[in-house]
Amino acid sequence: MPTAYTADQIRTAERALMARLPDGTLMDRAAAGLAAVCAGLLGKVYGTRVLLLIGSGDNGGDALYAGARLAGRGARVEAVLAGAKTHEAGLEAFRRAGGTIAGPDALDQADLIVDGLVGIGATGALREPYARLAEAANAAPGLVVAVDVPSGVDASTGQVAGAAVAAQVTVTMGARKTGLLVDPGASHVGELELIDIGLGPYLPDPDVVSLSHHDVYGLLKRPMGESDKYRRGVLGVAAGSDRYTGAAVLAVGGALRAGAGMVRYVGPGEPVTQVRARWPEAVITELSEPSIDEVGRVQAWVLGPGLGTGDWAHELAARVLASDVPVLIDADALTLVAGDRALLRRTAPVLITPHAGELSRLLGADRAAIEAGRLEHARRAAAELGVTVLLKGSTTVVATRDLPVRVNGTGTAWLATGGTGDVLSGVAGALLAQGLDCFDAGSCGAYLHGLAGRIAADDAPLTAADVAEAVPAAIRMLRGASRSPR
Ligand SMILES: NC(=O)C1=CN([C@@H]2O[C@H](COP(=O)(O)OP(=O)(O)OC[C@H]3O[C@@H](n4cnc5c(N)ncnc54)[C@H](OP(=O)(O)O)[C@@H]3O)[C@@H](O)[C@H]2O)[C@@H](O)CC1
Ligand SMILES: [K+]
Repeated sequence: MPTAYTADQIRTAERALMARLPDGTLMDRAAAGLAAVCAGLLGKVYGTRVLLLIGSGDNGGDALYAGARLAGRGARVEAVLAGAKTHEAGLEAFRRAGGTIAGPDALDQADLIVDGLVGIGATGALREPYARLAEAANAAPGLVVAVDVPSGVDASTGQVAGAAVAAQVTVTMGARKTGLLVDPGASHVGELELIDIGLGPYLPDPDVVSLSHHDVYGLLKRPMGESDKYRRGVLGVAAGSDRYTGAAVLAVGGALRAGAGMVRYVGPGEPVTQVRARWPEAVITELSEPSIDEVGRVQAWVLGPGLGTGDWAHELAARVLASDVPVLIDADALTLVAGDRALLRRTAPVLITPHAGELSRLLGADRAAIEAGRLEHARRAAAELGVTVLLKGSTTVVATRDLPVRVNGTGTAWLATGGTGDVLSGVAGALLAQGLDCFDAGSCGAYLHGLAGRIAADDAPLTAADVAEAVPAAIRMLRGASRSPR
């Protein structure tokens, strides 16, 4: 399971490791790894032009030592010194190897630009001249390789407070940093290369984790010989209204494609007609009153997509939440809960699946602040509301109390289209009904949904129905990867 750490956690581990090694060993390992990645990108090193952007700390030191190695292999390596001071021993090694000092104009001639401005020691928005250099690097024609962290990205949170390097490749030392996995930071990373400098035994429990194909495949339930539709998990879906019918169709579709043994759909006349026409597999209860008394037993509920926010919807939400099974709360039901927190007073587990706007109503926080600090707000919501939180967005994060947050990187920007959230609620709901806990159902649901989005999009537009359709292919993809040697 890929893990990531805050800057403080990394520094503490580095100190413990450094105390057992001769001075300079770690930086030497870091620089060797960095130079090897750069050489691989350049192909033939001899005769290429490499430009280093050097800040005042050890991040610049890594870049200078790596630059020295590349110069030793025949590259023409220049450095722009941006700080009031420069890593002295690194600069000396760089000069000895034939490296020279240049001005920012040299950026345009470089085949490869190495961003050694700041790493885990940075605080706040990049100051000048760093900010200007970061933007010039992004605009330059050469490949940009970030050392440890793209400068301008907060290593611990992924926040980007001003200008930031947008790298094609980030070479990170010792362990992944949280900010490399969470947007907006994650979208500045490009390909992520991890260099082993021997930090492993000194690392604490991770700050965040991201699941792999293998992890998700291992968490999903597979039907056994004695399985029947009831044992495979019955999901209730309370969604849709006479005004919004599509959400019900999509949520039921997501649930069926994710392997619910049975889906019991409940709703008023219009969505019932649509769901019946699209999904004859669903068992339907048409509601004239907001009640679930006639619905029969389910192992979990999905509550909210397209439900509306009036009194009828409120009463139905109250009935569903009064049940003793796990409930996934999405969309309109999140608005209902934001207006009436008492609805959340229940003993069975709750998984909420808000986007930033919905979470802002639940927390009374600013939407932009949530988008800039996704981890912090997902954690806060999990703690304050006592629920598992799946915060949707360009990186989906899943938070529950006392465990490292799970970060999902499988999504694609093509998923930002109407109705995909309804499909996600069905997929995660089906996993809840199959017996996964809220944390596993949310994180595996997000993973499958993202992968299905990639399969459905294949670099072109998709519809929400395409995503539901592609969920079985996503599950088969996990199986394939799990069988091949890791
Ligand atoms: N320790 C080790 O053995 C190993 C360390 N390793 C490497 O070291 C890196 C950490 O090095 P670090 O701690 O020296 O900090 P680093 O990120 O280079 O810069 C800090 C300096 O930048 C400045 N600055 C701060 N904020 C700023 C801003 N907003 N805008 C502009 N400037 C800003 C501030 O300087 P000041 O302005 O105060 O003079 C501060 O002193 C790490 O990421 C990894 O690459 C690896 O080789 C593995 C072995
Ligand atoms: K950097």
